[in-house]
Amino acid sequence: MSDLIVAVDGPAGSGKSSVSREAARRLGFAYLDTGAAYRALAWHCLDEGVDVEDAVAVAARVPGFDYAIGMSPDRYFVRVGGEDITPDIREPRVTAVVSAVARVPEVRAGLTELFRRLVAERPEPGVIVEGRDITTVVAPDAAVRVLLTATPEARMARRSAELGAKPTESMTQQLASRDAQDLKVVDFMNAAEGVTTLDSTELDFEQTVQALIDIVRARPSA
Ligand SMILES: Nc1ncnc2c1ncn2[C@@H]1O[C@H](COP(=O)(O)OP(=O)(O)O)[C@@H](O)[C@H]1O
Ligand SMILES: Nc1ccn([C@@H]2O[C@H](COP(=O)(O)OP(=O)(O)O)[C@@H](O)[C@H]2O)c(=O)n1
Repeated sequence: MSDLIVAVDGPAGSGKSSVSREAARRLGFAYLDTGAAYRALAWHCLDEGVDVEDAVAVAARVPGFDYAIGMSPDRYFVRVGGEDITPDIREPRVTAVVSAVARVPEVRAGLTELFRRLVAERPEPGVIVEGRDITTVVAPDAAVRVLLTATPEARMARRSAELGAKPTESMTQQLASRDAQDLKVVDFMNAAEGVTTLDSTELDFEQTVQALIDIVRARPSA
């Protein structure tokens, strides 16, 4: 079992997945993208014709949810029922409904349990776990807890660069509205007590990865 858990939270586009993955690769750690599970469950609901606004119907999909995720930084995949849906969970139709699925309490409880089990099973010396509620709910006792932030403008610019486009008004609104919906469930904008804030607004990707690694190496018991 991994001894060292690094919990990373933050808003959409702050760099959680990419920075966590690269830092994990350099540290020889595993990493867990928890947002992928919420996205995969949302994809599954759409696939099965479940009304995502019907919390009871969504909750009923949790117990038999057949989910698998790659946690090696060099082998990332997402599967539901054995089917590889790695690119599908990033589709706009999934992004549009994921917050509705993520606010169902049974979903959060079921996935939190799944994340803890996945982390406990890893043989690597450490695991970086990233999402919205890792520092506060999933792993509040983690040895290292970080809130990765950036201004809305920086986050939007990064997201649109990824898509090879300029930020549009509607993209900016969608990102802001998803953050607003997610914030009703968990606060990932303000660092909880004992959580280190890493503001990446003025840092490039490499500097942000290095800053996260420095925080891990500087942990009190290191
Ligand atoms: N400090 C940074 N400077 C510039 N680009 C970054 C930085 N951190 C991340 N990125 C890029 O921004 C995009 C969004 O990052 P991502 O990891 O998907 O964010 P999140 O998981 O928080 O939504 C990616 O293309 C990533 O490579
Ligand atoms: N720990 C987490 C991670 C994600 N989520 C939900 O899952 C969605 C997708 O997360 P993500 O990390 O893939 O989103 P991006 O920030 O990468 O766009 C978020 O908008 C939240 O609704 C959550 O509720 N709790």
